[in-house]
Parts: sequence; structure tokens; C-alpha cells
Amino acid sequence: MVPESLVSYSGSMLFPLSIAIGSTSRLPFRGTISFGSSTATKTKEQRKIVCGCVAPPPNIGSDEYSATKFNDSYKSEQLSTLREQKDDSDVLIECRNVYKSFGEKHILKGVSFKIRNGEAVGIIGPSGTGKSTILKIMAGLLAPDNGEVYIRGRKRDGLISDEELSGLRIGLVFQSAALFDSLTVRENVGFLLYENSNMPEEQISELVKETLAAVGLKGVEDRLPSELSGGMKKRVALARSIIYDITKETIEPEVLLYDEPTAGLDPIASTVVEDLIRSVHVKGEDALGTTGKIASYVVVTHQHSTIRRAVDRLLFLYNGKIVWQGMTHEFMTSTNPIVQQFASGSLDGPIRY
Ligand SMILES: Nc1ncnc2c1ncn2[C@@H]1O[C@H](COP(=O)(O)OP(=O)(O)OP(=O)(O)O)[C@@H](O)[C@H]1O
Repeated sequence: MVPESLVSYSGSMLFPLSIAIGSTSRLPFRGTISFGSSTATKTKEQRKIVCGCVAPPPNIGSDEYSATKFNDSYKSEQLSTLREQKDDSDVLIECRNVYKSFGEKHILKGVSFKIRNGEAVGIIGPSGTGKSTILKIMAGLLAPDNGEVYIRGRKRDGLISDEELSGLRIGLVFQSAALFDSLTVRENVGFLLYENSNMPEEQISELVKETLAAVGLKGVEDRLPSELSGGMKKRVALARSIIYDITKETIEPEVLLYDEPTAGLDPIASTVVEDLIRSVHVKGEDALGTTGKIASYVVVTHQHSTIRRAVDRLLFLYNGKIVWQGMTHEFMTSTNPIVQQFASGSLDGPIRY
């Protein structure tokens, strides 16, 4: 049986990585389970979720970010208004002074930021700077060496555990779609519901169909992942991350964490995925014209189109810290040398490879 704790995985692409599939599974596993390049197949990583959320996002603010440098053009009076914004009741996830090393490699050296309800946040920065690492820490897959992660104001100790209260679902959408090779699209998308809910199969099948339609896919339920294009796989993976058990009395809000969702896609397929990410957000509208259900999301990306199109606020991670943050439009006009170099792709500047 799938452990009870996996209820909280709620369809993220992360969940298959940590489960034990037993003989009572409703799904016809036929051997191979592929997770692309993910290393999580090798570890029994666990995650889980906590919390609830409220109110619209006041976005950035306060002097909590010691390493933050706002764009020079940002109006000082606006900034001071934001700094007065002390109400944290809408903060869903907070990383406070997070440190993480792998052996001698000190990757995160005091990272602090908050993700508020309703936000669409991008994390950018040079390769190897720890963007995926911070996503995994937010998701509860990795524990920080030092510093804290707060989920809706509650400190999370170590990794996610079964004892924690639920209330906020956190889905991590891997760069590779991480679909089960031997299962159909229907079985992949409905995976958690087949394994962990009491919903009848016909109801799951109908819900899968609706969810696929919401991400603009129709008539692919019976296909295997190998019969899909890269962009379609990403959409199937997204559908899996947003489906949930509609028979449960309380549906928890969900934060989705996307790790390079448009990597390897052509410009048009990237646009489709970027719009899709917007559409499943509470401020968006899905392919069926329904308001999206994702409370907030965080996107790690290198792609300018994704920065422009899919997020409102940016965190720039470099040398183990958040060295700049601001709204997306400020990124394009910033006079901060690190931001300018990254935006232009120049070899000259403070970022050295
Ligand atoms: N489990 C691990 N064990 C050892 N080293 C790791 C592990 N995970 C990450 N690293 C190292 O930590 C550094 C940061 O990795 P991470 O994937 O977080 O960077 P990133 O900013 O997402 O990079 P990219 O933009 O290239 O995807 C890299 O040097 C990576 O090799």
C-alpha cells in the first residue's frame, strides 16, 4: 500500500519517488519506472506538507532580506511603503537564513525569502548556484544544515514527516516529466487517486479527463508516455500535479514548485507551458475557462521568456545568497551589475565561471 503520508504528495511529480508499491495497487505496473535524470530514485526521500492560506499577496517587503538589493529605479517611497508591510499572515513558505553544503561544497550560505499566498515567483541565478537545492528544501525533500523553513508560520523540523499536520500541499514538478513509463497517461495522472483514495475508478477516470482538458490535452488518456512529445509530457506531469481527491471534505491549498519547466522546449512549446503555469494559478484561467487552483508557485528557470511570461517577482541566487530581488519588469532595467550581466549573458562582470 502507498503510505498515508502520500496523500499530501497530491499528484506532484515528486510522489512516485518515495513510495513503495505493493501487491494491492490498483495499477498494472509492468516493471520500468523512469524518473529521467532525477537522483531521487536512489534515495528514499520523503516530503510532506503543512498549512493553509489567506489574503492576497502584498509581495515583497520589509527589511528581512539582508542580502537584498532592490533595483535603483525602484521608488524609495514605494519601498518604504513595502517595508512597513509587517503582516505575514499570508506567508505560505518562508526560508530563513538557510545553509546547505554537500561535502566541501558550500552551496547555500544564508538564504532568506518568503513566498506569499497568490504569488508567482521566479528563482534565477547561474548554473550550480543551488536553485534546485532550495526548491528541494522548500518541498521538504532536503533538510537545511542550518536555518529554518516555516510553513505558514510553523517551523518545519528536518524532513517532512507523517506526524506533521497537513493544510498546504506542496508539489515539486521536476524538469523531466518523471512519468511512469509503463502506465498510461490516465494511470499516471490519476496515480495517487488510484493508489490512495476511495474514489471509484470511473470517477477517477472522469476527473483525469477533466484535468487533462484543463491543461489542453484531449484524447490521450490511453497513450503511454513514449507516445507523447516532450511538451505533452510536461503537460501530463502538470495535470498530475494539480489533480486532487474531490471527495475529501477539505481541499488544502497547493503551492507548486517548478524546476526548469521549459528547459529543452522550443520557443512555442515554452510559451504553451508558461501560459499553462499561469492558467492553473488562482489568478489564471485554465483551458476550460475555470479559475486555477494553485495558490502560489515558484519557478526555477534560465529562460528569459519564462521570466517575462510566467512570474511576477524574482529572486536572484548567487554565491549562496539572494543577492537581488524585485519585480520582473525591474529585472530588465536593473543597474545591478550581477543582474545586468545575467540578463545580457555577458562574460564581463562580477559573475565568474
Ligand atoms: N545530492 C547532492 N550531492 C552532492 N552535490 C549536490 C547534490 N545536489 C546538488 N549538488 C551540488 O550542489 C550544487 C548546486 O546544485 P543545484 O542543482 O541546486 O544547482 P542549480 O542552481 O539548480 O543548477 P542548474 O542551474 O545548473 O540546474 C551543484 O554543484 C551540485 O553538483
